[in-house]
Amino acid sequence: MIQLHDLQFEPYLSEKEINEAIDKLAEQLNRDYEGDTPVFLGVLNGAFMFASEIIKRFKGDCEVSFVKLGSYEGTRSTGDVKTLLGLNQSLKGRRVVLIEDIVDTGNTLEEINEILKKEGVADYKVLTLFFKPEAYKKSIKIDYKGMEIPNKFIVGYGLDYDGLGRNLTEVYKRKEQ
Ligand SMILES: O=P(O)(O)OC[C@H]1O[C@H](OP(=O)(O)OP(=O)(O)O)[C@H](O)[C@@H]1O
Ligand SMILES: Nc1nc2[nH]cnc2c(=O)[nH]1
Repeated sequence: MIQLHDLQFEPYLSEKEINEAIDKLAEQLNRDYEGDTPVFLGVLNGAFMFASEIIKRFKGDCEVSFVKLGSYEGTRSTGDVKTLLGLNQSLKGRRVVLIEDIVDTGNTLEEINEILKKEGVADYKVLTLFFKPEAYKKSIKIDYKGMEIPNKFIVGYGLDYDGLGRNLTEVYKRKEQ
């Protein structure tokens, strides 16, 4: 059990389980992007750890870029996704792989979708380490999913609770009251 601010969290996914999921995703990406030079576009802050691990496993040429969006306060989505740092390179004609740590309601994804539509990308795919099917309310296709998880608030592996927990190498879920 760990405590972050006022909440307690219990162990949920081990580093081994997470790494196995990332290895599988990397195999698919290496197969699907063989001979291409994709742009990996990470969504800060949460995706920094997953982005690093997946990009290390990519065998071909690639470029790496980041945007920063945020909508969570405490353990809930405000529904208002703010773009805190936008794109700093043109993605026109490029194959883009969006890297998310988690897709929950899909609000963030929808916002990024709008940004990318204006860019004239050749194609783009969505890659996420964690996906909450019960919470997802949008129709945008999630192309690569590491793990489907229940609709519980998790921390670790890049994900935070009010700023804490991003450095944890395992994932914890909020303890039921
Ligand atoms: O599908 P959604 O309900 O939009 O949730 C997913 C988003 O929530 C988290 O970001 P957050 O807004 O917490 O910002 P952070 O990455 O800086 O922690 C996470 O990194 C995703 O980007
Ligand atoms: N830390 C954290 N951030 C999120 N953003 C969307 N869902 C989650 C979650 O379960 N945990």
